[in-house]
Amino acid sequence: MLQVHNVSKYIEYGLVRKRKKAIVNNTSFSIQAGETFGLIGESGSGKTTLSRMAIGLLRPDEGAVEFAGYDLYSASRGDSKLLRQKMQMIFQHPDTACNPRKTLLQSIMEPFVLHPTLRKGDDHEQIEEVMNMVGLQPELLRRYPYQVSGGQIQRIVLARALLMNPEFIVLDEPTSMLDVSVQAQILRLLKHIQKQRKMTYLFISHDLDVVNWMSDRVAVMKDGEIVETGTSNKIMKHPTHPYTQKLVQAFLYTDR
Ligand SMILES: Nc1ncnc2c1ncn2[C@@H]1O[C@H](COP(=O)(O)OP(=O)(O)OP(=O)(O)O)[C@@H](O)[C@H]1O
Repeated sequence: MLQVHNVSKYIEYGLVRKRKKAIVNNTSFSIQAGETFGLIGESGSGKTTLSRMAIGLLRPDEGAVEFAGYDLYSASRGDSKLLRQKMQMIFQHPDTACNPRKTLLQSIMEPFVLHPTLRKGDDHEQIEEVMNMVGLQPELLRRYPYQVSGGQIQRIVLARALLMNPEFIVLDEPTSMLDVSVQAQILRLLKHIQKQRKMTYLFISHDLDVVNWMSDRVAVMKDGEIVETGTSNKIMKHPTHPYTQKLVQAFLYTDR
């Protein structure tokens, strides 16, 4: 479904003498339809940059990305619009996900403004359906973001993404700002919805436990490169790269 071919992204640094550094370096991976592909690595290893390139939000300096047979960065305007609808991204900060000056109903209606073709009959029926799917009462949408919890906002953000009928969602640390019990509920919900809607996920986290539970396959990132890819089981039980071995050791010996 998704093929990322040898992508790199560079930044310039240095105040006087400008130098160039790769924050993602010649990296490739592919994701099959219906699977959850986990991406793990320490803070700053390039996970978000790589995923933004994978979803068409950030043009790579080198390399290419193919989604459902389309080259993301050379697709026509019409195709790009359709692809943007099929690929959604959910971020880690629930508190900035919705405009604080708008009611949650106004926020959730945004996809209909951006993509009028999504309107299929009654807007409210479609909204009610996705709210039921994420386990929230539609009445909650009358409130403003500060009047609901972080877990509820994250469910609303998911409902808003579902309105677009996506085939592929990048989940960038979607539960890292939530407390542990809410985190478990959201992760279970994500799995349930994936089954119902037959979706594909790219799941980013620095929590090995969470990535392992969510993912079919996992890629380990270090310093802008994927150093190892394998099934969750293989990564946990037989890691081959020294960095993955360190990560798994640290995880096994942490009191939880
Ligand atoms: N626009 C930018 N300009 C300069 N540096 C950047 C930019 N975007 C990212 N970086 C740097 O590139 C590196 C990779 O960032 P990225 O956010 O992709 O890492 P990450 O693995 O997702 O980190 P985290 O887990 O903390 O979110 C970091 O050192 C970051 O500071």
